[in-house]
Amino acid sequence: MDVSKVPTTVARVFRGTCVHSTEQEALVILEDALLGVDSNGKISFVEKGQELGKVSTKFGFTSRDVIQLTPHEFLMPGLVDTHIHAAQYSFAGTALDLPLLEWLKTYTFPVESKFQDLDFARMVYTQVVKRTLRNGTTTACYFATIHTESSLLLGEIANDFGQRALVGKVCMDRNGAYEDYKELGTQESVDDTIRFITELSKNNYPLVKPVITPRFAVSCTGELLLKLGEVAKNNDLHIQSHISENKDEVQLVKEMFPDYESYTDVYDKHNLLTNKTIMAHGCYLSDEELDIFHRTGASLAHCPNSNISLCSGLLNVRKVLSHKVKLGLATDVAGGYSASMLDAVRRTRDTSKALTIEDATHQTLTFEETFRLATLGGSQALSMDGQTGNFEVGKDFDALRVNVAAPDGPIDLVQNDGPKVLLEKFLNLGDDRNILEVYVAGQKVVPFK
Ligand SMILES: Nc1nc2[nH]cnc2c(=O)[nH]1
Ligand SMILES: [Zn+2]
Repeated sequence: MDVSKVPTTVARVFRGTCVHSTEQEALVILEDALLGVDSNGKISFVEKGQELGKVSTKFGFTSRDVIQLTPHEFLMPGLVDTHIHAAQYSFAGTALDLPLLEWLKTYTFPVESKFQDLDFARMVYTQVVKRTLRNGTTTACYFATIHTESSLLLGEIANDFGQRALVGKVCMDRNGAYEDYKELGTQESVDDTIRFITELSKNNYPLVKPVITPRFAVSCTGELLLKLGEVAKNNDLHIQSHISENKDEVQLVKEMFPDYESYTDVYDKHNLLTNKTIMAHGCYLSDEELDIFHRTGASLAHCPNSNISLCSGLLNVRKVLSHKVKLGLATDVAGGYSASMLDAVRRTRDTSKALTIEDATHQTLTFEETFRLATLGGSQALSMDGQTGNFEVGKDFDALRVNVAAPDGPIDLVQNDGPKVLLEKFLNLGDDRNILEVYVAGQKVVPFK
């Protein structure tokens, strides 16, 4: 029997304000909506509240089953963090005084080396999964470390807490900056990657998948890049890495790969740019490079906190979007000091405003556009928009139940604000105290069980 044809029952029905984005509209506000979630965690209907009688008959529920949202509450799609280093959560909020290459050598590589210790890894990975979920990250695209066992553990922990996740075992077959943190050789890196994807896939976690993860061109030989491209292709897997984050790094890649047109060309010629590729940063990409992203369907993870904290650069999101390149937002912990995607939303607007200060003709991103980038945009960047990103019927119900007036929360309301103002206040002033519940694929994952 085809399981997809089995009739499903309605598991939850919400009534109240729902906000989300579509391709056409950055912000769609549905007031007094009825949103139904089926027993497979998928959105089965989005209708008007006044149609309750008809809808309840059609879908077989009673008005007693309806969860009524209060006037200061709304449902919004879950936040998508398109680039976060789970291991670096252990030093988030510190070590922000050096530029990228020195920062990696001084702080990051020594910390990542500690993740062969599974007890330490379990502690940090549990913290980061819980912290991000509590802050509304329903989907996270994680870098782990070079260690296969602890990378598998990160997948297990994300699955246990019900987070949708891509998990990458980091590949590095060279590291001139810090010789103690790299894999034994090219073949070892490839073999461990294959073992990682085989073991992770064996668990059949419904929401956790492996992602091929060459750290960046600087820490990989051409041979490794090529082999990883092949592994990704043979297994139809996502790919993630870093690109064009900082000027010294761009120069170093030029010196290490002198026969290539550009940083993007290095990845492209090694078959690492596909429509399941997500590259972090991209601050210094030329128009020609962005055209390659468009042609290949590869996307960018915008990491504004990290770009500012490490003084890397200011990504012009407008320019990226004008090249029709998919783009999502990211925390990039711990180059970015906050694990909350609400911070990424705010830093995205700050960066856009800084660009407007530099050039008055620059069109600042609106809060509605930024909201879309944090939700639907992220799901598109990860090529997951068939399953998540907004409240389209048939997608998985990945959502936040937000109360802007949460008692003891950070927001004071003084008048009867409409839903658009409530969303704007939440995005600019809110925190996890406003996030009453988090759902991933229909399962309530916050509050924790
Ligand atoms: N921000 C950031 N950039 C990188 N480039 C290579 N590795 C890293 C990393 O861990 N963080
Ligand atoms: Zn990163």
